[in-house]
Amino acid sequence: MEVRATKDIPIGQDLNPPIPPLSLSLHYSTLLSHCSSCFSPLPSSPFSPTNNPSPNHFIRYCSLQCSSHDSPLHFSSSEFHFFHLFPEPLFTTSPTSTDLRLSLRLIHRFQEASGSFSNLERICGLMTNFKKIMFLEEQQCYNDDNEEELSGRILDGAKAMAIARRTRDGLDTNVELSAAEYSVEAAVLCLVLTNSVEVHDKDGRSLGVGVYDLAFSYINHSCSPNACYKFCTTLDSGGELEFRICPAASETGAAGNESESIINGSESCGPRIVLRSIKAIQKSEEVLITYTDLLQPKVMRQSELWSKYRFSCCCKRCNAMPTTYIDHCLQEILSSNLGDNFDGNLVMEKLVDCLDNAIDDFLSFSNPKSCSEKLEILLTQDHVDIVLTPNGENIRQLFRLHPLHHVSLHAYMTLASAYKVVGSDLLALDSESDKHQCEAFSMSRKSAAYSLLLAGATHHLLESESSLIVPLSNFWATAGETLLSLVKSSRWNSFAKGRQIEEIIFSSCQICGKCTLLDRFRDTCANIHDRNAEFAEITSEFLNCITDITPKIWGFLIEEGGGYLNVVEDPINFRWLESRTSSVTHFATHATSGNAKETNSGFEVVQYHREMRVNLFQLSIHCLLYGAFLSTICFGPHSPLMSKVENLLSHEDILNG
Ligand SMILES: C[S@@+](CC[C@H](N)C(=O)[O-])C[C@H]1O[C@@H](n2cnc3c(N)ncnc32)[C@H](O)[C@@H]1O
Repeated sequence: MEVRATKDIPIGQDLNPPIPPLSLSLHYSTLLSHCSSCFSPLPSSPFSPTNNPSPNHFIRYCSLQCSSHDSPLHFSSSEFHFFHLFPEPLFTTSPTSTDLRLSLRLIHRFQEASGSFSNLERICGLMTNFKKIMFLEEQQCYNDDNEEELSGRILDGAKAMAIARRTRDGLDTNVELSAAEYSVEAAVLCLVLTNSVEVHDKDGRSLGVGVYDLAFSYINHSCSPNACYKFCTTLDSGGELEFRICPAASETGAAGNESESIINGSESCGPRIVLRSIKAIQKSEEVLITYTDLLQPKVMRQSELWSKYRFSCCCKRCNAMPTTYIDHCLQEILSSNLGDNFDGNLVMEKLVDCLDNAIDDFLSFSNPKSCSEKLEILLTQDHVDIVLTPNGENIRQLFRLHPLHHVSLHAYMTLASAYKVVGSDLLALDSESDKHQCEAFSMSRKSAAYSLLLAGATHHLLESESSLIVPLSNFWATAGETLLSLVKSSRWNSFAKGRQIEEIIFSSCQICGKCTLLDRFRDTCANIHDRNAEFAEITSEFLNCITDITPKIWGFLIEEGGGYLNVVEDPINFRWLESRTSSVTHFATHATSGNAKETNSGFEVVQYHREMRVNLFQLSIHCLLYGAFLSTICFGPHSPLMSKVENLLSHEDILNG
């Protein structure tokens, strides 16, 4: 099955009225902070399940209404018994215990809806991939240990679910169950793995997982999708939008009668889902979303899609010949002597391991300093690959990451937050110390430089793949926020060299006077209407402005010397890359420009820093406005990102000017 547009749809439109979940389950980490029925944050005195026979309940509700709505399902689906039998998560990898609980809830709903499970490949219309995932049909060429491990975990999980259901029914749980006795549980678990989505709150934090009704669950994947989705509550679900999409039988997918069935009375509680066009979609065209991170190179996307969903993607991006520019860059290696024996995939695995190891230092061991040191080395140094040729000769190959390689992009993202945390840790230690203030300012510059580089690099790739607009809206807004926090630093006064300098009062008239971004933003705040026909126009205005400003501030941002940033001549315009793509030896650092020389007079130094600060301010506001504009396309005018930008701008008194 698939989903097609019922009419021509321009970019940046909602495609459907909010679709309610068929079932939801909170992750273990959010069970005590969010309501298990509607997923909203819990009040200080939350409600327990009604008719709870045990004082040790694992779930909480935000209201009596949510408790009376959801508690019957909690008990009758045997989720309650599952919690008591398995209070700790069973597996650390897929399927998670959250998937098992969601499956138990769904089995109950399916039973109520149809009463039988005659076709384990499609249950109540939803595809399960049961045979493919469980190795019950001839596999293509991918069989490996990981797949066997996955099917083993699914069987273990299904057995645990069956034991919970027997406990609920008062049956003997000490008997050895045959696999056939928990095949329904296994099939529904496969259905969850095939159809579920992570459900996020408005700050992008994952709360749990959910399976949604057919209009959403029939949507296939593409690595060049034309739609994305957002979550909304019953309260902010908007006007009376009709469905602009409808399910259709795919050419290859033989849909049995059962596929027509829809579970009546979907759960009314919990976040609903709305699809949004991120490209213009023609009537009858298939609506496609992405199931994976689009900033990964083809080989990684394909491997993830196979291991999670059991299909090989043949979308136009994956099938393009020659490879698309974006996929070329995401896996490009710079070298002067790569021979035929260079194993790109093996090298990619090694680089990803280095990246993960550095990120682990930051996230698991709270050591952002070590993380940033490792990543600077990963980006800057030559890597060596020793290759054994067929005639027994060892060849030493030197290579470097391309600045648009996917490992580089992830490194920029991590470095932007690692430097930010190092800076705030220093100030938290002693905010009065001059040394700490100076280092914190330097970290703030690096953080701003990396977030600008991430946004600039992704924007460069957007020209080859326009669906990158979804992560890009966030990258530009974050770059704007990081630059603004640098502009607001009190450290600027230290550049006055003993002179008295007046504090700059930033206002809208300092933004630029060349583009219409601010006027358009004010208009978007005032009128809730679609602004997306202006996409090309606004993008070109934005690029014109920032191409002007960036060369004025880049030297200052990277002035602290050393590190990878000195390699990057311009974070927005990547023309400088053309001269460096073939040889590692050309990949030298360039001298920074625009520094205020020590010999300059105090007056010049103050003047220089004053201008720099104004330029940085202008750039930050442009990035914020453009990020907000992109977010209105992807998520509508009331997205959390839009509110965040509005908030930041109103603090600067920008919106009233
Ligand atoms: C959420 S379902 C999508 C609807 C599904 N096609 C159906 O008939 O119900 C996800 C499953 O659809 C199939 N699928 C999705 N996108 C695909 C694609 N681009 N190529 C091949 N199969 C795809 C895979 O089997 C995947 O596990």
